[in-house]
Amino acid sequence: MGNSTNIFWQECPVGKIERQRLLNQKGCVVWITGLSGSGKSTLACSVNRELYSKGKLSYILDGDNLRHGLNKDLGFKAEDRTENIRRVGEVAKLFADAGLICIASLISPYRKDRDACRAMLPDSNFIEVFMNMPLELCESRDAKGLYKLARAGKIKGFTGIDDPYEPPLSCEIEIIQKNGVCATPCDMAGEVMTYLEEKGYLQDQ
Ligand SMILES: Nc1ncnc2c1ncn2[C@@H]1O[C@H](COP(=O)(O)OS(=O)(=O)O)[C@@H](OP(=O)(O)O)[C@H]1O
Ligand SMILES: Nc1ncnc2c1ncn2[C@@H]1O[C@H](COP(=O)(O)OP(=O)(O)O)[C@@H](O)[C@H]1O
Repeated sequence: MGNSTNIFWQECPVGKIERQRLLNQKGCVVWITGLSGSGKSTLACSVNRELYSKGKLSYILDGDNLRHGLNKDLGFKAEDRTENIRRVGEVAKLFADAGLICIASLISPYRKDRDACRAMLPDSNFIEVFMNMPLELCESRDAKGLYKLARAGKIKGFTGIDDPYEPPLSCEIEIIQKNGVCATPCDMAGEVMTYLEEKGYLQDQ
């Protein structure tokens, strides 16, 4: 329960249906989860670009970026990560209600937090994408040098090293390596685009 009392929901004359018609698309949340270095941001940017080229409006909520502003008061303790995901879930819900395809890209390591975001979205408009990449691959990429610091004990509580990551039990899309090879960003984005097309998110409403 929240702390506000005596509050009332304000209805507006122009709703989600009208906004979706204006944009010729269906608002939803594409939630990309996975280890640091698994390719979340790369996939988010690739899908964003593909959608743009098809005249569809999307917006990326990237964990790293949001921690510079909205979530700059949060760290990486379990309760901070939970609050981080809750806030981003609420923002993503607003973007989806605005009619946009909102792409959230966060480690979001705890299943219950991701499931809570899913529960916020009506009509199963929550598309969970699991970047199922081996820790060894993520660590070998180490684009920001954080795994090296975590292995040296200079960062405590780093996901995958000394903090947990709980993979989804069931998700809409799972990106995996095939024969030990990772798909190109373009091919990964293609998997998401196909899903969005097949489920009618890119059709005129
Ligand atoms: N302790 C620890 N554990 C994991 N990640 C860490 C940590 N400290 C800093 N970073 C950097 O923060 C980025 C993850 O932020 P998120 O908001 O996505 O994390 S979370 O969803 O709240 O777990 C993550 O970015 P990505 O590499 O893009 O995933 C890291 O660059
Ligand atoms: N499909 C891919 N193939 C090759 N390299 C990739 C792929 N996806 C991501 N990368 C590279 O891996 C590194 C981490 O990717 P990034 O998208 O930043 O991951 P995350 O957002 O999960 O931390 C980057 O250097 C990126 O260029």
